[in-house]
Amino acid sequence: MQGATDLVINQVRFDSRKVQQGDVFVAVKGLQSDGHQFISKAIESGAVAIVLEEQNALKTLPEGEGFGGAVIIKVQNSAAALGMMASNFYDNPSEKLKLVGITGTNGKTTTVTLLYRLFRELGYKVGLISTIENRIDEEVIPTNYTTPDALELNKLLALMAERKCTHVFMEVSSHALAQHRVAGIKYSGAMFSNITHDHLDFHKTFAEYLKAKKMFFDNLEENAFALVNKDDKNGLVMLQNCKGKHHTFALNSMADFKAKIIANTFEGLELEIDNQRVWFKLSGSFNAYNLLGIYAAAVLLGEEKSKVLEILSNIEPAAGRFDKVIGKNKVFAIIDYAHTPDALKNVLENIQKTRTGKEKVITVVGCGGNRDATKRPIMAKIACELSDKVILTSDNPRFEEPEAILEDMKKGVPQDAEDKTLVMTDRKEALAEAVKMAQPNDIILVAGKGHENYQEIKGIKYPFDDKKIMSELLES
Ligand SMILES: CC(=O)N[C@H]1[C@@H](OP(=O)(O)OP(=O)(O)OC[C@H]2O[C@@H](n3ccc(=O)[nH]c3=O)[C@H](O)[C@@H]2O)O[C@H](CO)[C@@H](O)[C@@H]1O[C@H](C)C(=O)N[C@@H](C)C(=O)N[C@H](CCC(=O)O)C(=O)O
Ligand SMILES: Nc1ncnc2c1ncn2[C@@H]1O[C@H](COP(=O)(O)OP(=O)(O)OP(=O)(O)O)[C@@H](O)[C@H]1O
Ligand SMILES: N[C@H](CCC[C@H](N)C(=O)O)C(=O)O
Ligand SMILES: [Mg+2]
Repeated sequence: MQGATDLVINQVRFDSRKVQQGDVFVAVKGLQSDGHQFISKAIESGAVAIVLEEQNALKTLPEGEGFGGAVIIKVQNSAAALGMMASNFYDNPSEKLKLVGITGTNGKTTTVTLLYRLFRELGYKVGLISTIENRIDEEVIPTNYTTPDALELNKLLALMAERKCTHVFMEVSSHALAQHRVAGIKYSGAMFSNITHDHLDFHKTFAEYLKAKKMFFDNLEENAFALVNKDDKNGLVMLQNCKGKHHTFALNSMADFKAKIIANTFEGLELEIDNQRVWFKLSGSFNAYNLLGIYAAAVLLGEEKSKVLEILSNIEPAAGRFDKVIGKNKVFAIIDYAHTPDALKNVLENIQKTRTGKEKVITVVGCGGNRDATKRPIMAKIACELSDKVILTSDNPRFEEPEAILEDMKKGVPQDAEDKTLVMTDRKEALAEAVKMAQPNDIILVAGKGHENYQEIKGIKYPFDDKKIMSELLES
């Protein structure tokens, strides 16, 4: 440390380009660059304090002026310090709310969206932080992230508290955990849905990915609930050394909250929960887990069981999750955000289970660029194994060449599936081709982009909406 800490600061910043007179700049190491390189830039722009983890970075600063008079604070981990500073700067908003977070590879958006809708129906003012959008009760705030950065997150929570929200449901991504975006946040409850293959580009190994998810539970306080899916083999791992109150849910093993699938159709699920049989508007056994987790969280938050089930049974799925479009000629399209091997397998198995048997299943799927490349051949293989026809196409190519992504996917196409597989780079053309192929009653699964209303190519988001395009194609 160098200089006095009883200093009035204007804003906390971790991007030198945003620093203004009187701000504190936190130098965070990133993947593309290192915030420590921008300390002199931050001081030039008026930073009065610098938080850093690499003292050596100061050596590159111009001598003589005592770092422009800025106070220097060395910490062990700048990203974690940023999280705690952001919480303090906004007066610890998470402590003023009942904040429940969920982590897991799949099911987070579904869970928080339904919890948000359920608690609004129960009469509360509710906040939502999700991949699709953030909400302060009915006000929609667009987002580019599943979990916002520490400053955005605390700013949003502070607004929610100010507007008298009582409950907030948020997704906690593994990126956010690894980058300490949620350091300093106090939760009333933490949930774990599942962990399967994804994001190995970022975490490198499955063990590291698991460790990131576990951080959420390791940092939980005693009075918070820790609710995990016990049927996932890593569910109980989350609870190891977790100080929170342990609770489990499961379909196939002993657990505190249990459900049984009575029926699973295209339209929805009938479940038996706590001796009550209830129909829900979500289809697929994976959604039985989401619904049970939602029910358990609501009960742990003190809500009445039968009221919760009654309301939950009328709630619609989140946008782009098993979202159905039925065409004039009775062709069914299902728009689904399945962008991992497990999600794609689950959705296709659900289609296989609930179909009558005569119709064809046509799958249109792509994989995102600048994301885990190892999932590409696996997803192509799953699509081929569980569909009658497959069209491999682009998702969000980002900064990669779409053809290179498709080459990776093609490696997973089994030899005996080559004849039924087409490769079409242009996603719109791929969708049109699927519609052209389909006969009445056939099912087209459009996987990967769900609710997204853009296609991201070389840094630009072009308008693109799977559901809108399919609706138009099926009507024409
Ligand atoms: C992989 C990832 O998470 N990257 C995030 C990360 O970027 P980065 O590590 O590359 O940062 P960097 O560009 O190297 O910069 C390092 C530091 O220097 C600072 N800097 C940089 C340049 C400069 O001139 N001055 C300056 O101070 C930056 O502000 C930053 O603090 O930090 C950036 C700033 O916070 C984020 O915008 C960026 O998100 C990128 C855009 C992203 O796409 N993230 C995705 C993968 C993501 O987070 N997804 C998860 C959901 C995933 C899932 O579960 O499905 C999410 O929660 O949304
Ligand atoms: N509990 C579940 N288990 C496995 N697959 C699921 C589950 N819930 C949903 N899915 C599948 O995963 C897809 C994504 O679901 P959802 O958006 O709820 O997950 P998410 O965890 O929020 O994903 P992201 O990490 O991208 O934010 C769905 O479209 C569906 O195909
Ligand atoms: N939150 C996920 C979303 C993936 C969605 C898919 N459409 C893609 O672009 O890969 C991610 O950032 O990896
Ligand atoms: Mg999500």
